[in-house]
Amino acid sequence: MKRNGYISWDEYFMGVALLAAKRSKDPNTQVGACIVDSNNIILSTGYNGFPYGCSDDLYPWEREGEDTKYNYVVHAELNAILNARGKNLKGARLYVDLFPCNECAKAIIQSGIAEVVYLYNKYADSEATRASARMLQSAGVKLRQFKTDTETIVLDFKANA
Ligand SMILES: O=c1[nH]c(=O)n([C@H]2C[C@H](O)[C@@H](COP(=O)(O)O)O2)cc1CO
Ligand SMILES: [Zn+2]
Repeated sequence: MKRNGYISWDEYFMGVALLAAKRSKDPNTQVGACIVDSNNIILSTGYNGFPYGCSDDLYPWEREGEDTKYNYVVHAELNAILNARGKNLKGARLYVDLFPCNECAKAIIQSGIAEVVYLYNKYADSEATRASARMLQSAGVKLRQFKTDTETIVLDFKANA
């Protein structure tokens, strides 16, 4: 008989998104994304970070001041789309922990992604989030908040040692 306690597809892919977010160097908000096809095969992942060649130690991670991270950072969702390297994303699902901004929504729509699953929406009141939701809805992209009874998934590197 099969074992109990295995994770769902949704938990698996949101888990991958959260794991990707752990690669982020952003001291304030770490975002991760995972794109999967209709067969539940992972097509790409991404997290928020500076473009290739733009050093995390030389570019600013500050939120305020003369020069901020906002000028340079590539969002997790866009990175995941670009990391797919031109693969066909039509009908794919995108898992992301933070609700996508309006710029990512444009890329999501244009790449043919059919559904966005997000975990939380901490900037729900912002103009960018409202514009994003509006465009996603107009384009017919399904939008769903991730729900689960599983609070944590533990990864134990020492489990088989
Ligand atoms: O959809 C998003 N995806 C994404 O990767 N980000 C990134 C950009 C920044 O590095 C960080 C947001 O920073 P902050 O919360 O400090 O404003 O998250 C931000 C958004 C915007 O909501
Ligand atoms: Zn974005």
